[in-house]
Amino acid sequence: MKNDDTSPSLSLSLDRTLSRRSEEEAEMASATTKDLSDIAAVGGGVGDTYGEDRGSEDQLLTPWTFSVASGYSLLRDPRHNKGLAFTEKERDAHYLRGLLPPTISSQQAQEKKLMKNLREYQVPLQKYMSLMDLEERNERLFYKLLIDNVEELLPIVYTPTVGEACQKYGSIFRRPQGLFISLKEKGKILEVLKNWPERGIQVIVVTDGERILGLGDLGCQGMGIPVGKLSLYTALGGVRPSACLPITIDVGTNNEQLLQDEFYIGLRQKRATGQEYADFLHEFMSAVKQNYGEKVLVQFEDFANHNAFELLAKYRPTHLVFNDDIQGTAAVVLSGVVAALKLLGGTLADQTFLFLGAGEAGTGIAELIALEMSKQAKAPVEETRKKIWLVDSKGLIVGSRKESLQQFKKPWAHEHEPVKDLLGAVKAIKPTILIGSSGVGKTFTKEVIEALCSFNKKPLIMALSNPTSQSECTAEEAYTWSKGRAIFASGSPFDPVEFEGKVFVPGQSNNAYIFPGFGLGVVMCGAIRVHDEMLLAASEALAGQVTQENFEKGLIYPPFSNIRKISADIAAKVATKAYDLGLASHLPRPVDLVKYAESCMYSPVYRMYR
Ligand SMILES: O=C([O-])CC(=O)C(=O)O
Ligand SMILES: [Mg+2]
Repeated sequence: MKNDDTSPSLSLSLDRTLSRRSEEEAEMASATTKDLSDIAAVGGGVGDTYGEDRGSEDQLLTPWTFSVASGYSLLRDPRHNKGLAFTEKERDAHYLRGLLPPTISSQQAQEKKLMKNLREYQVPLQKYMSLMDLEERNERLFYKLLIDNVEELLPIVYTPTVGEACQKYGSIFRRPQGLFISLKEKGKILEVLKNWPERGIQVIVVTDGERILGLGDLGCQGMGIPVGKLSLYTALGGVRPSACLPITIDVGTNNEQLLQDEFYIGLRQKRATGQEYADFLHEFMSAVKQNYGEKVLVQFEDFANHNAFELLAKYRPTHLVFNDDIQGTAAVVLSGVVAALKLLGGTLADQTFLFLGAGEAGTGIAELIALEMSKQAKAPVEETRKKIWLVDSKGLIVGSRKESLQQFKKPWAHEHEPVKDLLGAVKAIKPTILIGSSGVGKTFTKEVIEALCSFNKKPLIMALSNPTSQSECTAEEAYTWSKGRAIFASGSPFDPVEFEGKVFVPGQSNNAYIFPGFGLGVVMCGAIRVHDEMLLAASEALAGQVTQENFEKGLIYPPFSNIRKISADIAAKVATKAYDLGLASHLPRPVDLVKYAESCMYSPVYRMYR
């Protein structure tokens, strides 16, 4: 997440009648609905793989054929390969004799061997590459490892190592993953989608690489992010790997270093912007709907702020879309704050919030907290917003700056004298909760944390920027400088810290807690639109999973080791909301949605072949 002073407004609203954007949004929605009427109701040709509909007569066809894999090609097919775990009978029936050494191994033994090998690598990027190779060889084994060793492997396939992988993606590139849609494919995006070998796509994660984590513009090399996010969709949320499609839209990059890099894999040109960008994205969104219909979830990931807000506002009336950085992050942070009240004491409305960073994540989280506060305290949202203060690159957002502020920052411009920096703002506002969403590392200094502790017995500090290098402070700094008093959570993972003989376990406030379960919930009930109440349901479900034992250890999030159970619960609550709102198309409504979610979840266990 990153602060960007140039982003337009979009807030998350629980209740549109409460939302500051309701009028603006209604205007925008009606304007865009007209513009989008061509894709609001697509006709023939949707999901028409074999070109059988009248509507696809004029379209170019990819002539897919299907066959049963056996022998050498079975061993080279990652979805079906079991390596040494093929049984004698399977080796006979599938022409594998001689293609494998005589030993027969179990999946457990394979897992044990691979984990041992993996632990021998000292460099996280080597572990990452080794895991990507495994996925290319044997998909089930890859997911078995990930599911059984989630806490150990999450920092490898996901934040922070995935950030480094993106920075070096050109150099470590072996086989392409997902779909690359560049400006060269302009006018042909529907055909490109048809080249993807899987039919039943349920979730697309798409980036244009402009704001990869807090690392900035990585262009086409941002592909590591959709790939990593979708690995989590499967491992943590149980969405089938075959139903997941990572996509990178390449409209160029403004990263000079990459443009000069001999191993760069993307278009060597400056980013397309304005109308050209909007038209290209519109072609993409139209092609997605034409090819996959109404019920494919499109997750926008790591777009720059201005595009992120605009794309979400533009396509939420016509598509099943979700922005992880705005909505996923807001849901996970709200959940952590609600859980932390047990440790802090008091209600949400008793807290005072100070944010460093007023971009996608900052304003998204702030709005969701204000709405939840307004719901709980039965106070108007205009009042509850006054408990929340934001600092941007120019200092505290205050009334006297209002004229020069972008629209989306205006609701946070409360009356106060100007304050030019974070330390000054901490001293002036006296927050109980300090949240970093600036994308700039090392900004929660010793002075800032000591000032925070001078008027709080137990402050809550959330350093959300990713990866680790961009974190506002480390866990060790938070505990040491607060003399063990802070409750700390961060976007990137930190190891437990020992301070004065006591061990402190930091929480990971990362949208990875929310999007896998949220996505499962959406696809399993056949939702056709995302409503903010579904996000609230996900947030509440997560907060409800923090146990007394977790609280006793100072944790405000449950451990990731329970994530599949947590995801099933989130999925059930999200689906419940979708059914209640009349947005779910999977009928009849299952009686027990948790059991239903569990039965829908991907299992990496090897299947027997006849
Ligand atoms: O990917 C992550 O770890 C969280 C996230 O969405 C971001 O920082 O953009
Ligand atoms: Mg992101």
